[in-house]
Amino acid sequence: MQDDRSVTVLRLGHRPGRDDRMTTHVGLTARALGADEVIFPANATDALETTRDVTERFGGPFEARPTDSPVGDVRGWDGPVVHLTMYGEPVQERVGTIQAESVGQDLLVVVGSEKVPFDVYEAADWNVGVTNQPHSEVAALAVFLDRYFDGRELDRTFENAERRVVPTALGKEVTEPTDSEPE
Ligand SMILES: C[S@@+](CC[C@H](N)C(=O)[O-])C[C@H]1O[C@@H](n2cnc3c(N)ncnc32)[C@H](O)[C@@H]1O
Repeated sequence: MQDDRSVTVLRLGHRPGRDDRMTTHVGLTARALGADEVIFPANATDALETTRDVTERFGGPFEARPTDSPVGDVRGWDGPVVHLTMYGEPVQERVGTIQAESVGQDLLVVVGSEKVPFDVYEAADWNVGVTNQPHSEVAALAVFLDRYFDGRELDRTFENAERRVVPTALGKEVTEPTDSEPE
């Protein structure tokens, strides 16, 4: 986001067909809620294309890129790593430490799909649960990012958008920003 923190979200594992929608939603949620980048497994081609397309139309900056080695990326990440898992420590107890220890660094937030290899639990600096109940990588990511940014991501503005939604109490209003209009 536009402060001293850089956040990359990594989607670990992708089953084409079955996970298409969920992997896409990981990318869109990362973008909308303040992350700077999402990394998808190389076989998540639909999610990559959709996330880039949404960024093109609704603005950025936001990067989406593929990787051939998601677990290798976690192990080799140059910065702190959070792995979101229902088995982890409560987000409400760990987020303060994560905020403090990631200032000025590139934080990697890892979410899984099917069973996550134990290597990832070991490579992470923090294994964090958003409750210890099973639910969804998209829900876990959204709550984590909102806690991490203390809600500031809700006021984020996007640059170079082809279209912008105007909040309305009823109906749908979309504008095309002009050069003179601040983004
Ligand atoms: C369908 S779950 C897979 C759960 C799987 N049993 C495992 O190995 O963690 C997919 C992903 O959602 C996220 N997730 C689900 N529930 C969570 C929770 N309570 N807290 C944090 N993340 C969660 C995790 O990132 C998990 O890898």
